Amino acid sequence: MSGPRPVVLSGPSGAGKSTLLKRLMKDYEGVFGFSVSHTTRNPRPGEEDGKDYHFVTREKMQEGIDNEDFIENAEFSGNMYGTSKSSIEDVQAQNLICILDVDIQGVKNIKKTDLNPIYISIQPPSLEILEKRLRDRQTETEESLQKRLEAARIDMELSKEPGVFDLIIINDDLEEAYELLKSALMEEIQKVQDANE
Ligand SMILES: Nc1ncnc2c1ncn2[C@@H]1O[C@H](COP(=O)(O)OP(=O)(O)OP(=O)(O)O)[C@@H](O)[C@H]1O
Ligand SMILES: Nc1nc2c(ncn2[C@@H]2O[C@H](COP(=O)(O)O)[C@@H](O)[C@H]2O)c(=O)[nH]1
Repeated sequence: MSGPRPVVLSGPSGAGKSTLLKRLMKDYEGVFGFSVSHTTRNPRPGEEDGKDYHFVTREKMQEGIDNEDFIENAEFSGNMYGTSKSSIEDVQAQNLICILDVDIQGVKNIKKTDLNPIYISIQPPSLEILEKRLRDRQTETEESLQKRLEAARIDMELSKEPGVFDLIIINDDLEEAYELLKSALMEEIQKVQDANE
């Protein structure tokens, strides 16, 4: 039997991907597994190595890329990010729905692989609201914030191209966005729950 389809969650930094994802994983314990990416950025307060990301140096990351350890990698806001093959395999080996949180470059590159995920984009209601959310989050320097807003403009344009995403959710009201995300994934959630009965 083939396992559940993976899910790619994308969308501008600050749109609310992690917020929605954390809630989903809490509400459906034992159903989802997060594909832990590698990054060269510094950890934020509260982030754990191996749980939120594998925090690595540029040298280490480049070594992994050269060894073909990654299914995709990208430069985002001055740092390297990538999804290792093993991060996906670890989740799929447990028959869980593998969730990947990647930027739009990651989406384009994953489309060239045979992963066959469900592609969902989480979008902010506007660039102005996105900026406010990012500022309020207090995780970025002014320079990094400006880079993320520039990347967001590109993301918001590219995401509109037909066929890139299976679903685009505008995260205005969090409850509504969460309900939409949950319903989009219910068929896969059910598969995992049925297999565990
Ligand atoms: N619907 C919402 N209304 C108001 N604030 C929200 C909403 N959704 C998320 N937020 C807040 O916006 C901020 C950014 O959300 P979050 O960190 O989940 O974004 P993200 O897409 O995961 O960003 P990144 O890609 O940088 O990790 C957080 O402080 C979060 O609490
Ligand atoms: N292409 C990839 N993009 C990734 C990966 N892991 C995270 N991301 C994206 O980077 C930005 C910034 O994330 P942050 O944690 O520094 O705020 C965001 O859009 C993520 O979706 C990855 O492995 N590959």
